[in-house]
Amino acid sequence: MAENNQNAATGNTPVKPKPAAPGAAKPAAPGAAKPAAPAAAKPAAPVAAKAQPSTSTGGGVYKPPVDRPDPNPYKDSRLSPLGSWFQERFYVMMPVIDYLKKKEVPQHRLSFWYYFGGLTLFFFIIQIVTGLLLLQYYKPTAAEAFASFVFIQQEVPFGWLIRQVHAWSANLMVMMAFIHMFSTFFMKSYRKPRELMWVSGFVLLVLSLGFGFTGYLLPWNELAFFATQVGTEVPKVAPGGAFLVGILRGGEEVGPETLTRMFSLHVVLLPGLLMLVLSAHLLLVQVLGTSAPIGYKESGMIKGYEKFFPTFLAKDAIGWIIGFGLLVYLAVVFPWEIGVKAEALTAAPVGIKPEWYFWAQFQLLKDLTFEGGELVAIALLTVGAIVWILVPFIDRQASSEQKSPLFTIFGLLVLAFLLINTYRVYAEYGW
Ligand code: HEM
Ligand code: HEM
Repeated sequence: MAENNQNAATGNTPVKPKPAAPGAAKPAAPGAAKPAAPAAAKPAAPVAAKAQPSTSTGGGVYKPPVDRPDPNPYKDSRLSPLGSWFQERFYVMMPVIDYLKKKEVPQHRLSFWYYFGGLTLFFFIIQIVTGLLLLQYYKPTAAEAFASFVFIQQEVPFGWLIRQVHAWSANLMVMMAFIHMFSTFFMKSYRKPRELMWVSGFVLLVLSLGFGFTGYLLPWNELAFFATQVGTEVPKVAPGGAFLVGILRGGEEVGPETLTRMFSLHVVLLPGLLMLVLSAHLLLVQVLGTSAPIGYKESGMIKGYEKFFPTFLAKDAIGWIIGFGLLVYLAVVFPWEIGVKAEALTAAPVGIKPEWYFWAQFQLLKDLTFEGGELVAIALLTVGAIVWILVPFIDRQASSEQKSPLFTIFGLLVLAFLLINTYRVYAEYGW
């Protein structure tokens, strides 16, 4: 090492030749190898000398180039002592930080809708924190789950609050994800080059619904038990569906094995997957920046730009504080019920329905009562989801910055289907 530093200081002097390796020592005088070309010797010498140690040392021993420049180009930037301590070690991150400092967000009359991605993220963070706290007391077995759940609600200091916040934040997270999805849809934010933001976002929504579905069973109360029984029955009519249901249930019926499966999905697989996809989603947000609706730039509807760090983020934080206030208010004023412990042999209570975010699909299944109707409903929902996820690739007009009213109408129809069917379930069953 000292040898290399010394060489670096002296410029192009090659590594000290080892007397024991005459074969290696000889080419150490490459200038001498070309005595007949004095004109070329001057510029050629350093190159030859640089390359020599790394390629021609004997015995296969690698010697790095001797005059490497100091790789930290930020050494002299003016920072606090702590800042420069980190900077010296993580200098490779500096271009990224410089890039992020330049990131800007356009301001226009629809800017409000760009806060919903951040709000969804906020409620997900709340879910991680409260979920980890619940895990300290929750016991994922059919014998103990309900008792541990009651214990959290009644005995653990502030356990009730953590549980209520987890249950409410789950609902708010899904609600925000839906608002975020439809707002990005109507502003055509999915258009080129943001196609993968849309696709990764849709995967995030599906994973969030998966969280809701698996979490619902964890308290192991009667309502959740029978709702899971009904919910996991549905895919059976589709080809290969019975196999999938077997994996989800861990057997023929919903039972103790189902709880184990739902638990591991809820606290291991889904968080891992969601964080992976979320990293890609947020990376794209940073790399591609924030879009503006079609035609806004050209018609001068952009009022100006603001820095993402810290201005937009600070405004995001205001949204988070309001969201947190709402969350605590709901958790305290409208607590979710505990219910009664699930017993497999009791008769299913009347009015079993899934969580509200599955109501639209539930209603469609109920509507198609003819022979094979369930299969038709599943096929319709699957085709609908595939078209929805492929919208950025189908909507060519938006990608060439032209308005695409047909897709706006399509989005309105999807929204109407979700809202009307959700309302119909509400009207029939209540909350
Ligand atoms: C890493 C993140 C998470 C962990 C460690 C976690 C952990 C838990 C645990 C231990 C329970 C059982 C205790 C209880 O029932 O109150 C639970 C319940 C639940 N979780 Fe999560 N969770 C996480 C994220 C999420 C997310 C992202 C959602 C939804 C979007 C969600 C939705 C639910 C629901 C709906 C329940 C049932 C709530 C109830 O009725 O009390 N969880 N979670
Ligand atoms: C867990 C769920 C999700 C999280 C945490 C999340 C987070 C974010 C964040 C923080 C942004 C930047 C700020 C903003 O524009 O709101 C963003 C942008 C975006 N998201 Fe999501 N998102 C989620 C789900 C979705 C879904 C379901 C979709 C659509 C199917 C989607 C599509 C997009 C698009 C297209 C953008 C770019 C917006 C633009 O620049 O115009 N995201 N997301």
